[in-house]
Amino acid sequence: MTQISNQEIEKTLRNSECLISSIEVAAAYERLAAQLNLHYAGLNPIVMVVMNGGLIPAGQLLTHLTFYHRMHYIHASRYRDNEGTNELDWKFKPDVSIAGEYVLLIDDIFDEGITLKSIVEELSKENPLSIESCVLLNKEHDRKVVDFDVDFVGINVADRYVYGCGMDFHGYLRHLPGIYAIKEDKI
Ligand SMILES: O=P(O)(O)OC[C@H]1O[C@H](OP(=O)(O)OP(=O)(O)O)[C@H](O)[C@@H]1O
Ligand SMILES: Nc1nc2[nH]cnc2c(=O)[nH]1
Repeated sequence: MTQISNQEIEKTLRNSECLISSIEVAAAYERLAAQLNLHYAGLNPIVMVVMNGGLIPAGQLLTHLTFYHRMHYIHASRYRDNEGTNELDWKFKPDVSIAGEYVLLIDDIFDEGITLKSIVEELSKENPLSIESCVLLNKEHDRKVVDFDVDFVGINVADRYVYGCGMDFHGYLRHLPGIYAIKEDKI
């Protein structure tokens, strides 16, 4: 992960526009938590955070959950080469048994859906009772994977490269409490 100078990051921030405010994001976490609380009441699931991006949405959502759950994480990233590879780079697979368990994955964004689809396919081999997924953002476009959809979505976002709320800009800016993108005239 290459370091970028503070000046460069500040320039990025000056060239950024806010697409979704921190207030809208906070409202989305509350709506999502209300849906999850209804859906998982009494089911005692395992909540799996998809690192890195899922860290902040999970941290925000978990404090609103009213059902009892255990928390764990997986770390998988998409290979992003120029050859259009759709494989996942598994950095950490869960070391707990999920057989016979309800599993809820939490991630930041459902973009093309390759990450969540691959994770669900892989974890399904272990025969969980159910495996569902929840994201803060769904990116609106027609390049989604087929035969798979995310179960719980906070907010739809435009088809742009976004950062904040767990999502990075060259490894930085995951901590921003709203959702940002580079202004169209600065790209
Ligand atoms: O729906 P997709 O098109 O598969 O993209 C979504 C995935 O991309 C990002 O992860 P990334 O691999 O960049 O790693 P990160 O979580 O460490 O940022 C994000 O956190 C999602 O997991
Ligand atoms: N930071 C970031 N990561 C992504 N992964 C897939 N789509 C995106 C995006 O728009 N922003």
